[in-house]
Amino acid sequence: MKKRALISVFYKDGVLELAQYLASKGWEILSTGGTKKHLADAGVPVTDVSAVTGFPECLDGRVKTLHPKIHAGILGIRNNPEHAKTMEDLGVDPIDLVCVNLYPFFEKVQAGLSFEETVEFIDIGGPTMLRSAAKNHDDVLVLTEAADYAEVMAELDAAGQDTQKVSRDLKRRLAGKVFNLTSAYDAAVARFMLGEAAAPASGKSPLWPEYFTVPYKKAQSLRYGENGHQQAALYLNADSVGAFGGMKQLQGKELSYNNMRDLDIAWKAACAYGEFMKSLPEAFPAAPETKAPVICVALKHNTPCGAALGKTVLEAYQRTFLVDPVSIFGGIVGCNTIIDATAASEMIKTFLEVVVAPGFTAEALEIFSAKKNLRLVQAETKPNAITETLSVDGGILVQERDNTLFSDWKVVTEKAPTAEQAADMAFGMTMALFVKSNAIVVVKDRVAVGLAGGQVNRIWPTEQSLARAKILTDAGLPCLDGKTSTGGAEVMISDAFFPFADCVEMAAKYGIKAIVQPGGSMRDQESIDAANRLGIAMVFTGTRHFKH
Ligand SMILES: NC(=O)c1ncn([C@@H]2O[C@H](COP(=O)(O)O)[C@@H](O)[C@H]2O)c1NC=O
Repeated sequence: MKKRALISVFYKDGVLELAQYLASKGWEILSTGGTKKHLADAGVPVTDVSAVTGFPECLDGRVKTLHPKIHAGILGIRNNPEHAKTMEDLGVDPIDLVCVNLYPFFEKVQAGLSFEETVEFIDIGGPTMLRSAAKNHDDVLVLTEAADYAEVMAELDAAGQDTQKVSRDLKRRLAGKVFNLTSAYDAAVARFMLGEAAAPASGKSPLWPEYFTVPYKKAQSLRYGENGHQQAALYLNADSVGAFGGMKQLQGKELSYNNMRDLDIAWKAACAYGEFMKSLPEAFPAAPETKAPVICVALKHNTPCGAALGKTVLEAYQRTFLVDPVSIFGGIVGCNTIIDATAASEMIKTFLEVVVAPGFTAEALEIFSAKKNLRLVQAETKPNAITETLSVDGGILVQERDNTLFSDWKVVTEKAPTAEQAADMAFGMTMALFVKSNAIVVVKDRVAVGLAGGQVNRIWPTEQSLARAKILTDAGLPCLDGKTSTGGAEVMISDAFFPFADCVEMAAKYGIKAIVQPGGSMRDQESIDAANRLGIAMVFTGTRHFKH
């Protein structure tokens, strides 16, 4: 009996060559409306699916191939005599190859069409055929993408067009690809229906569905993972564009796994200030710099090693660099503003692995081109994920992103912070979000002059942060008003409450005048009393920011 192939594709690339090949080998080709026209116009003999089903394509294409004559033809097991007899009795001819690519739901759900328009891009008949063929893959070859056409044609040649003789490995691989695709496709549909895919845009909290199915599509293989002996790849959301999906590498060596992790935090940290300043609490003493301030953050091993605000990119970068000229070597710099030539000239003076920013001027690109290996990444999308995930052995933890910086602003001491101190607090708090617990950030004039964390108690990072800040401020800090200040830092931020008064007492020794912390310890009063005794203003925000 003549072999039969059913071809029904949304994207027609490569399909003509496949159809011509099959026709030349004596296959009968069945096809749906648009695909049939595409093939017939090129002179390939094609049978309309409706001629097989005896049923017209109808309901605006919602029903084309959904018919027992099609699905029995695909699903019947050739070596099963009962199946063979049933097929004969029912007048069903076998279908030996199915080639389908689906309506572009991933693309359309991102395009922001209306709900009703998007629903029309949910392919029903295509996945159904693919799943039937994949289930019966011993007898039926199944193709989902043009990249596999050549291999299948070569295998069919080698097998003398007998699909049962095509290697089991290839057949299983192609069948596996089907369920990989249809499960991702259905995950995208489910997220769309449940409103999860739209969550970032809507700002709504995510739902917590029974199954956590997010379609991720392979964006690139990586040379290796965290270390050279670990394989790795980058997968991006297929149904929504997050910060990573909106990044473009403009120059430099290929980004590594570790670069990407740092890049993620550098971009988030650079954008955080602008994001959180919109939600300052009413009790906040004064508006800090909200008019498009430039923020620079330097990062090493996923940990900020410098951060500063400036009026220009050059100023923000220079002040960031100052914080830790040693650690920034081989580090990553994130900036929330387009990088210009003056900043680029400064940045190339040290060895940086990656610079991420919303853009680079032509002159800046020219300057950076002298450093061929330096990776420049243009980030076009602000961080917008509503949830974040972390793998544990055998599962993942899913949580809402830490997006509440100030739930409260309560002065708990006799003294209140000055407007200047409050502005430093706001800046330091956005940076403390990205420092591993226990995080302590010391700030002067919107420069995070002391950044320490990742320690198992709160005393060590307090000591480190204060001591580091002292060295910097003793040397003189270029300030936003253009002057050089030699005074010490006055503001200290803690990501979680102080269990005892010891850190407050230590801060006083270094001249700290204002502390911001969430509060909530059983011994809060000890810290408040110490602050009052030492003339320190203390604010409770009510929100803890552990970063584990
Ligand atoms: N409804 C059906 O029976 C059906 N059968 C196949 N399709 C899809 O129709 C598309 C091809 O249509 P056309 O050949 O008319 O361009 C393919 O993406 C295929 O997955 C269908 N469309 C949607 O479900």
